[in-house]
Amino acid sequence: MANYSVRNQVAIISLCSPPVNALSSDVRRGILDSLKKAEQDVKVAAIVICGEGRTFCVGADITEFKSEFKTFPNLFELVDILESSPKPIVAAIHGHAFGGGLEVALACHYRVALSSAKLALPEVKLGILPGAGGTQRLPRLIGIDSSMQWIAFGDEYSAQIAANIGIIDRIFPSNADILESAVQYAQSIIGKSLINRRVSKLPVKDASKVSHIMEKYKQIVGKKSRGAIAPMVCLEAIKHAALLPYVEGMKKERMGIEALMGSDQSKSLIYMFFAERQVRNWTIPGTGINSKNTKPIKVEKVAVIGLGTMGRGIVLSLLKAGIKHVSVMELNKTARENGLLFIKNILEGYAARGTISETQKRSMVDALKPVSNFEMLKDTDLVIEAVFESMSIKKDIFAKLGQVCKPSAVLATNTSALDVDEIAMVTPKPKQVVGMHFFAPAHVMKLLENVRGSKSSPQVIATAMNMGQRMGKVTVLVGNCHGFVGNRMFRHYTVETDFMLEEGAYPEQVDTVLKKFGFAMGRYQVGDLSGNDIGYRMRTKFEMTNKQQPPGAPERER
Ligand SMILES: CC(C)(COP(=O)(O)OP(=O)(O)OC[C@H]1O[C@@H](n2cnc3c(N)ncnc32)[C@H](O)[C@@H]1OP(=O)(O)O)[C@@H](O)C(=O)NCCC(=O)NCCSC(=O)/C=C/CCCCCCCCCCCCC(=O)O
Repeated sequence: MANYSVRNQVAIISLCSPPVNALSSDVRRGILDSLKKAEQDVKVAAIVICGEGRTFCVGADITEFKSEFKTFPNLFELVDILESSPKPIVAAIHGHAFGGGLEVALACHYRVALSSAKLALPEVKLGILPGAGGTQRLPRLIGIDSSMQWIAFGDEYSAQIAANIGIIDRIFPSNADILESAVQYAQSIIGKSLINRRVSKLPVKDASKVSHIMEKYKQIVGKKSRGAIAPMVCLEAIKHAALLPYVEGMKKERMGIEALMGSDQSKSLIYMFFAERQVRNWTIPGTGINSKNTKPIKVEKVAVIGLGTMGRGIVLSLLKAGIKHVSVMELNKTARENGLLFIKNILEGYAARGTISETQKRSMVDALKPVSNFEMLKDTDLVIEAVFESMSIKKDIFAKLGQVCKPSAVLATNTSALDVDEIAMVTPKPKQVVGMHFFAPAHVMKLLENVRGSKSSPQVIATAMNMGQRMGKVTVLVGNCHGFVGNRMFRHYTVETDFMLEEGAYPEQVDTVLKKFGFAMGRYQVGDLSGNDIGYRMRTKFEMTNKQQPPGAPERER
């Protein structure tokens, strides 16, 4: 599905496959048919490829990976056909040019973009490689070093960064009309030679340094992407761009993608991609209430109670989400000072690395509002309690919140296992109470488990879900039960690792094996970070300590 029109000697091929213009077999066919029309029309002197709707193109249609992605024209066939067109083609990028979308753009002779556009080759995050010439064309445009950085990690970059390194030829302001701007640009290049514009024909500038660069990235990938196969295969494919002619390099790229596609790692990552999107569509079982028919409450002012490990991370997540008023309440002076210092240091680090600008950093620091008593929370829209994991302390806090907060305020507890209903019952409006269970470190971990109490209102649930998305979290709605879902799953994992200790392994040995396998942290490191006392208190509550459980009881069975 691609629409075709002609404007002042310029043919316009616009991808039309909402919501993200993924390159399904129909879209690929549409591009090819339109290209033929443009080539045959003597009145057409240049071609623009653009995307209709919110984005240029996010790449191959992942839902077709099982079958149709092989039908003619395959994506790797299409890019070569585009590049060899005798008429100049301009890719007009707004929104995203990701994966196969960027590979299509690389096959065009010119690339222009709105300054707000984002570019990436994120295939590695799906356990594959950019198999439509990305590993061969990108190095010819930006060199081996930058290509390894882009392809082996799959991160997104702004159009400005892409322009600085030579991917984008012209940037337009974010409020410009991308199509109009691209058509004018296309008119300006009519008649110019295409000799240096076919990227597959260009030499790789830093080819002679390939062994050295390869070694550098092998080390980084070995550390950052432990256990993942695709990043290493990506590096190999890019290496071939330096060592082989384009056609031979493409054969190697093809071998790489054939090896990766359908691998267990790729299947799991693709499953995860869709699962992460599916959880946004929450429902309350048996009620007909769901994410589509429930509106969240407007949240501008948020408060976090407690500045320990969890509270600090939650505050940072809120600041990163752009919340302009984050009250922080920590009655212990040392904990308050340490917590605020930690938050400011992390923000400094983000600014030093360029993750946020100095201006953003300043406005985040300004958004932090230390408060010293509950009265000061009376006009807060959402309060997230993140104190010590003790039912009596939490009840005490929620009773106070229930007295001072406005009736519409959402009151959330970050408990990792306690009964959300029991906490809610101490407030005059239990329907305003919900669980928001973050995972440590909360500013890094993407998972947020929102816990639906038996009384939580649909708007309160929608607000917690919406806030999770604003923070960029994979936000999952779960029911209220001991340990919810995350810790119930984690328990089986910890039981097995604890058996290993009983059998004589040291904690660091267990952690080393887990990290080698690919876990970001070992199980015992996680315990140290979250606090081993939490697990101990839970085991005590369930009478699993001090031999109260006789051998053979389910809790002690292997
Ligand atoms: C950041 C995004 C782009 C946008 O994010 P956001 O705005 O939040 O929107 P989302 O909610 O994420 O998305 C909206 C809906 O769109 C769906 N979606 C998104 N991307 C895709 C996609 N690529 N395909 C299909 N559907 C997509 C998403 O699910 C949402 O749907 P819903 O509303 O939930 O229903 C973000 O979307 C994003 O990051 N997207 C993914 C970008 C990406 O990963 N792109 C790369 C894709 S892979 C690729 O491009 C590969 C190219 C090379 C292919 C080479 C083919 C030749 C190989 C031949 C070898 C033969 C081997 C044979 C082996 C064998 O025989 O088995």
